[in-house]
Amino acid sequence: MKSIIDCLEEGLITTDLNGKIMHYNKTAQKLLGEAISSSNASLGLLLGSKRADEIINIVGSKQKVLEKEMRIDAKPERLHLMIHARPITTEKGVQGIAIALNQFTKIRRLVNRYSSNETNYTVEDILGVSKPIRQLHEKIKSIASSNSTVLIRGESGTGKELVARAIHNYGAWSQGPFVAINCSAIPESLLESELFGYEDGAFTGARKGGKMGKFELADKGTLFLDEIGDMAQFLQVKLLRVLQERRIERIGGLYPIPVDVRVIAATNRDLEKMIAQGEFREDLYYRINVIPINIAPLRERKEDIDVLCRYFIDEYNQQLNKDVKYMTEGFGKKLCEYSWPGNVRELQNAIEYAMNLAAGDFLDVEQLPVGIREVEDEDTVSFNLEVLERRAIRRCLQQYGTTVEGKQKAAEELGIGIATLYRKMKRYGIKDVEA
Ligand SMILES: Nc1ncnc2c1ncn2[C@@H]1O[C@H](COP(=O)(O)OP(=O)(O)OP(=O)(O)O)[C@@H](O)[C@H]1O
Repeated sequence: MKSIIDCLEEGLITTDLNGKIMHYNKTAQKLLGEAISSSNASLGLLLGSKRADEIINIVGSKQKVLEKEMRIDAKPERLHLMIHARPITTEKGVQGIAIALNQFTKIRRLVNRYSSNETNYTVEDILGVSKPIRQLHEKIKSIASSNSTVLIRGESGTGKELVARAIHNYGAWSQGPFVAINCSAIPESLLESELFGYEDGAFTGARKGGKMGKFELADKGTLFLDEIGDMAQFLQVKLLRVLQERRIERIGGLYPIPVDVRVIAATNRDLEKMIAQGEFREDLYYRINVIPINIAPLRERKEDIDVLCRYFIDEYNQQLNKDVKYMTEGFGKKLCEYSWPGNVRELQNAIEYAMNLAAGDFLDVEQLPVGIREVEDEDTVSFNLEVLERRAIRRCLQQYGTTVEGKQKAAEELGIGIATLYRKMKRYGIKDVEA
């Protein structure tokens, strides 16, 4: 029995009713050091008297099990443990206490392995033959092992998250967790506790026992901060401090917790402009922009379209149980003429759409979404002012996108006011989706 218990990865200790150590397995000894084997070893000596009392008090209380997170300055290393303590009961009554010790690093690894349904994207999963993509591959490989902060810039759908995952999986961090958080998708009050966690009773509604934040969850791994441009100013200040000191403080926490995390941030916003307008902190910008990576929009690397299409066709052949083998020349031409404001994500959606409509073993123009199919043929020369105006507006919107910000830029570029742009869009029947 002893050999079996010694094989466990979990530390086990039993004590008498006063907390004196009776038995322990090898893992417990490894965690808590030699002190555990001395003849007067007790919970008080090993964990501190306050924690020992809390555990001993479980006997006589109605509680069946005490579950508690603990940080202990044990030798040889500082420990972060999850402890489960239970009274040992026989027919003669309560005889002692059994305590199980689990290291958080192991728990985190397990959670990460079984909760993530993402495939382990690698550099090879970033498809493309263009020069910008080839350069991107090289850059990822060369920066993957450092712990310097990376800032990935690129329009929506260019693959920023894909690149972040590839960096994580290529480098020294790949054994650790990859934790992603979208700073624009979470209300700012919640984002703070999501990032840094909180202690028991930190605020009304806080979960009993507290909660670990994403920084702690990403310890020894990568934290991906998506849409960092949307982070509230007070959090920007906190983030800067964490990046400088490499320690976090949980909300309501009394002590800092060291974190060893590689941070990769991403945004499609114009941070330089935001700095000029006082919306993004310059100091944080320099701190995160240590390694900048720019992903070119798809319209600037059209030679990638073919490889991407073939890949997506294969994928949807499997998913939709089809057997599409090729794209017609006209289909390929339309894809090249279009300017892909939604980038690779939009291309993927267009192929999914076409694959759903495909009846034979090829994809043709009719199967493309209207907005892409009806891109004006640039070769058709027209001197009609209305045609030219409509074309200019559509081209401009394709360039800048149809977000409010995009429309503002487009209006500026066209030399008209935003209200006029809306009016003209309506007049020419230009809708946001097809712009
Ligand atoms: N070069 C590429 N090769 C293969 N797939 C790609 C490539 N670029 C993007 N994708 C795919 O396009 C989709 C969008 O990518 P991702 O979510 O990484 O973009 P993003 O830039 O983070 O977008 P957003 O800014 O909107 O969050 C994903 O399904 C991704 O796998």
